[in-house]
Amino acid sequence: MIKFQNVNKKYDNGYEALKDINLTIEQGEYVAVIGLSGAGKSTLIRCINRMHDISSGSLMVNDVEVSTLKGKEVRKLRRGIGMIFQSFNLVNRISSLKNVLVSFVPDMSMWRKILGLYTKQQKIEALEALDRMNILDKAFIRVDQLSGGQQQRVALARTLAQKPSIILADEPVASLDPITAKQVMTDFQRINEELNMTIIINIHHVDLALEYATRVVGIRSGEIVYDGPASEVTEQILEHIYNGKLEEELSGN
Ligand SMILES: Nc1ncnc2c1ncn2[C@@H]1O[C@H](COP(=O)(O)OP(=O)(O)OP(=O)(O)O)[C@@H](O)[C@H]1O
Repeated sequence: MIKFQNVNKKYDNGYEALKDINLTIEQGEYVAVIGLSGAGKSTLIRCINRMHDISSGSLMVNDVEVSTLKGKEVRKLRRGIGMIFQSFNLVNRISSLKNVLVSFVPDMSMWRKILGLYTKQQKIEALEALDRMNILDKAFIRVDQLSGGQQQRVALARTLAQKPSIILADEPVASLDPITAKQVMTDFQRINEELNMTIIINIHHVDLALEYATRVVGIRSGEIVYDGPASEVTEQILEHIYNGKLEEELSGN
């Protein structure tokens, strides 16, 4: 469970990016965070794995207070939370399989790390993760030879191999064409349903958010202005979240 209680986030320059956030997300939810550019979506999800520190309030992840964690504890928190980025963050000149194997590096001894010695079990788990993402046939292909959608699947496989309970995705489909974007949203849906993994996606495509996520959190100027089922989001609610600028958002301006 993820629980924000009265969370505020002020950046060093004094900008208040999150204001009094109260939000509880249960294990296994598929949540889309929507709102205008600059509303605070990225800041919200990046506080969950401590990529950003909160300024006040309480943020619990699986019964652990995230804001007080130090060094090693932060690394442990991050092991349990997968992160997916718009740019995939893969190592381009190595194979899909090697990219997935990278997820095991933090748990390996120094000499195994240096020699790149993965165990048989790790190789099996990496191949299984690629198989789960329906991309096993690309295991030995360099990722720079894959399409954007295939690369995002490899990124998802790498995250799955880490066996997280939560996946945070920051604009995961922003650089994909509409059909591939839908496929990737379906992949998230499958992972969510099959593995009961919590998925939290920060997304600009309102239509995809409403079609695939079960819950929508609408942010406007750092405040939650809607939190409810995706099926209950009306045009009026969207206009409120987007501060009357929904048309611009949909036309990509
Ligand atoms: N490091 C920083 N220092 C100061 N202000 C920041 C910093 N990072 C973000 N901000 C500001 O905080 C606000 C929220 O940013 P955030 O990236 O969370 O928005 P967002 O809703 O994800 O936007 P986008 O959809 O464009 O990515 C913005 O006004 C942004 O300019």
